[in-house]
Amino acid sequence: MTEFLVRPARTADIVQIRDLLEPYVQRRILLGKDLVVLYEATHEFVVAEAEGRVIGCGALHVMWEDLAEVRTLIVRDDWLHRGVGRRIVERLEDNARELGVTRLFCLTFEVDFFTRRGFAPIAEQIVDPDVYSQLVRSPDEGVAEFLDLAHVKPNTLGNTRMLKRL
Ligand SMILES: CC(=O)SCCNC(=O)CCNC(=O)[C@H](O)C(C)(C)COP(=O)(O)OP(=O)(O)OC[C@H]1O[C@@H](n2cnc3c(N)ncnc32)[C@H](O)[C@@H]1OP(=O)(O)O
Repeated sequence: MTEFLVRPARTADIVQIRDLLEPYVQRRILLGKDLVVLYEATHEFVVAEAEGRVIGCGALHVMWEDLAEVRTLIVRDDWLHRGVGRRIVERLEDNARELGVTRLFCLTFEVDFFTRRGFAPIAEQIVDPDVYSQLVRSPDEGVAEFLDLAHVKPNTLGNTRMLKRL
């Protein structure tokens, strides 16, 4: 089987990440992001690479002192079910621990995958009202989804909110 490696993303990977993302944006599975937003988030991404091509990606977005979100996790179709997604999430978890984050959030349709990675569904808000009132000031649409704000509800329909303690 062809080997793959997981490494921090570089700016030269961003167009390939956009190409992985686009079909899932069309199907309303993942949130669309302009290229400039992806470039600005280069340091948040890790990629899986095989034969010089990006075959998977995932990002870690810090939201608060103890809290970050796993986002934009995608594995190319011909590489599914070969452990690539698991390795990307493990790398993002290592990055989170190094940053001092102790809780990881995700919003996903891939509930079984994230359950096997130790995430569990949550119903309630997991930040106290004081932190909530600060997070609400973020212009980031993913943070708005985390807060379950009314203007992003159409994006989150059918998604499950999940959390893992590191
Ligand atoms: C927070 C967010 O970003 S939500 C968005 C999530 N992404 C999407 O919805 C986009 C579409 N989905 C995908 O891209 C993929 O299905 C992902 C990213 C969810 C999962 O990626 P994959 O690389 O297929 O996952 P991975 O292979 O690591 O694990 C899935 C299962 O495949 C099987 N598997 C793992 N390795 C192998 C292998 N070598 N051979 C055969 N099967 C395997 C196992 O059942 C594994 O579960 P396990 O790790 O508990 O054993």
